[in-house]
Amino acid sequence: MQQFVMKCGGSTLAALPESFFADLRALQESGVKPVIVHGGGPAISETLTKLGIESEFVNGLRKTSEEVLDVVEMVLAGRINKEIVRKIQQSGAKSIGLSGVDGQLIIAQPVANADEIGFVGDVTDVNAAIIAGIMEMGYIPVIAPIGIDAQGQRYNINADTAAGAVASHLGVERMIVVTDVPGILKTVDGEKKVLPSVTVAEINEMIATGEIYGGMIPKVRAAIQCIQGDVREVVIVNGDEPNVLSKAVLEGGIGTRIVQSE
Ligand SMILES: Nc1ncnc2c1ncn2[C@@H]1O[C@H](COP(=O)(O)OP(=O)(O)O)[C@@H](O)[C@H]1O
Ligand SMILES: CC(=O)N[C@@H](CCC(=O)OP(=O)(O)O)C(=O)O
Repeated sequence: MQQFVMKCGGSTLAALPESFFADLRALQESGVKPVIVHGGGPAISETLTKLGIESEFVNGLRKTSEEVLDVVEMVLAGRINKEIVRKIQQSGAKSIGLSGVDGQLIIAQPVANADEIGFVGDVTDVNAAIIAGIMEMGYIPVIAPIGIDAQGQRYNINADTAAGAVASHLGVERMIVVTDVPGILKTVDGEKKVLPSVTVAEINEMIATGEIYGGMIPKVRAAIQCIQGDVREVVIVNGDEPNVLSKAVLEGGIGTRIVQSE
């Protein structure tokens, strides 16, 4: 049984075509078991602006006060999570949406610089049995990246980080990161090209030179962490490309692959 974790970024969610969900359904029907972890950064920012609440990013992570946390949970676990569940159901597949708070699915602890950025969490544990149970019933789990600790405190978790942790804890073969670029881009002879695969050393060099920046940094960091465990490969792809999921899962040759040893 092949399982994969798919991370859908907020950059691309609204634009994902119906065919993307049809492809997901076809994959599930063929016996593959998908788990979805989603983001929604742009929608959170939009709602915060509407409400007149200021927020800023520190090294790619949103500074999260109690007030911001309410909005993060409302947008991610409410609006975005249910939007994805509805789209999957419209495609004819079955889906259950939940956040990391439900059933204590994602256990988190404050990040090291919590003094500076507030209620932002790192994942310490994932209740894999809940995800397995949902999949056994034939449903595709859709997870919003909110974590909880033993005291009941909620945390805002970067969606790439949460997806990587879920992939690691489930021990899936593959994590697919769906975003708004066709992979990791590198300028070669003045032309931007998608790298078919990258090593950890190349990634570190590209971060150092600034060729990998912003929202790509948490993706590659999560990828590096995953592939140090049981996850065989992480593939970064664009959600716009036709049949991108089945290509990434069954065929290969699409996007950028980050693999265990190369
Ligand atoms: N080397 C790179 N190749 C491709 N994209 C990159 C690279 N470095 C930084 N990026 C940026 O990362 C973005 C994807 O991250 P982000 O906007 O956070 O997406 P998401 O919402 O899907 O998580 C791209 O749109 C691009 O601007
Ligand atoms: C701590 C932190 O930064 N959390 C993110 C969670 C959403 C996210 O990561 O969404 P994307 O995948 O669309 O970027 C945030 O508040 O925006």
